[in-house]
Amino acid sequence: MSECSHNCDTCSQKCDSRDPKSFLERPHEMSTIRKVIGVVSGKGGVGKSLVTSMLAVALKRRGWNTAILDADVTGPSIPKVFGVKERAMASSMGMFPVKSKTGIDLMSVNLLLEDETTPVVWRGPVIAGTVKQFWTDVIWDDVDYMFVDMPPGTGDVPLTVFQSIPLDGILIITSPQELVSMIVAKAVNMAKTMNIPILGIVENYSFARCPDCGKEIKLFGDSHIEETAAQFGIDVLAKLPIDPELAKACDQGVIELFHGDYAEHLCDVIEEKAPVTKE
Ligand SMILES: Nc1ncnc2c1ncn2[C@@H]1O[C@H](COP(=O)(O)OP(=O)(O)OP(=O)(O)O)[C@@H](O)[C@H]1O
Repeated sequence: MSECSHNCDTCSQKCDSRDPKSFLERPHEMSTIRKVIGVVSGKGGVGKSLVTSMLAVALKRRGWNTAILDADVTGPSIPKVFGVKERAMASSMGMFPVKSKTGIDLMSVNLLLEDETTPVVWRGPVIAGTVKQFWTDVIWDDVDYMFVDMPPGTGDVPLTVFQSIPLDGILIITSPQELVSMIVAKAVNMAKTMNIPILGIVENYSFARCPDCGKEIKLFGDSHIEETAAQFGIDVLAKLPIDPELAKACDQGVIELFHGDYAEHLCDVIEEKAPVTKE
């Protein structure tokens, strides 16, 4: 249209801006992926990979086939958390995820690099292209729940991931010391723009528990997560403590041996809001 006002509310023309082409990519023709949940955060280091890993482990224990697509290409921590060292294999048909000790399918850039300490110094479009390939070129066999460990923030790469992979819902991970309201607002608006349901918010590092008396200590002061969540009409699904055992399990690559129940309510919500039906 030559006279486009860029305001669809005041225009009745049917054009590309009103009916934008879908950027969604098709998964590999041999893949079966039933539900895809994105795990997002406003910034790095808030525990996004940890929550992603705990969810995959907890739902696997409930009998679901789970997988993790590590879309955090410049800060890939999934292989380390699972203690997986082998390289991903490929054939003329496509790439294959690496299985964790309990059978969780994993794909991450660190499973492709010769040396996991090699930094990924790639431009945004190359990073986004890699994530797309993890979706289109990897053969994900019989996955009930796939978790996408999203790149932090709401920049170019997360936007491409949001657009390319058909997410059934997202979980927003925050920490009490973040500028929570603004960060949640950005994530909520991004999800709304893409029409992706928000399953809820998880606050990590909410408190530490005194090892002697069991008292909860709020290291970062009082949390305002409930007010923020109410403001956007979304639920706070969990408040996770700083747990040295959890940190140790991640550092040692044995997250599958950790037996806390932190992810249980999150699993209930995922099973309810993104139910899997097998043929
Ligand atoms: N609740 C917790 N208790 C103890 N340690 C935690 C907790 N949450 C996260 N950690 C530790 O903090 C570090 C950062 O967590 P994680 O890698 O999950 O963050 P992230 O948001 O995915 O970061 P990035 O986006 O930079 O990859 C990890 O070493 C992890 O083991």
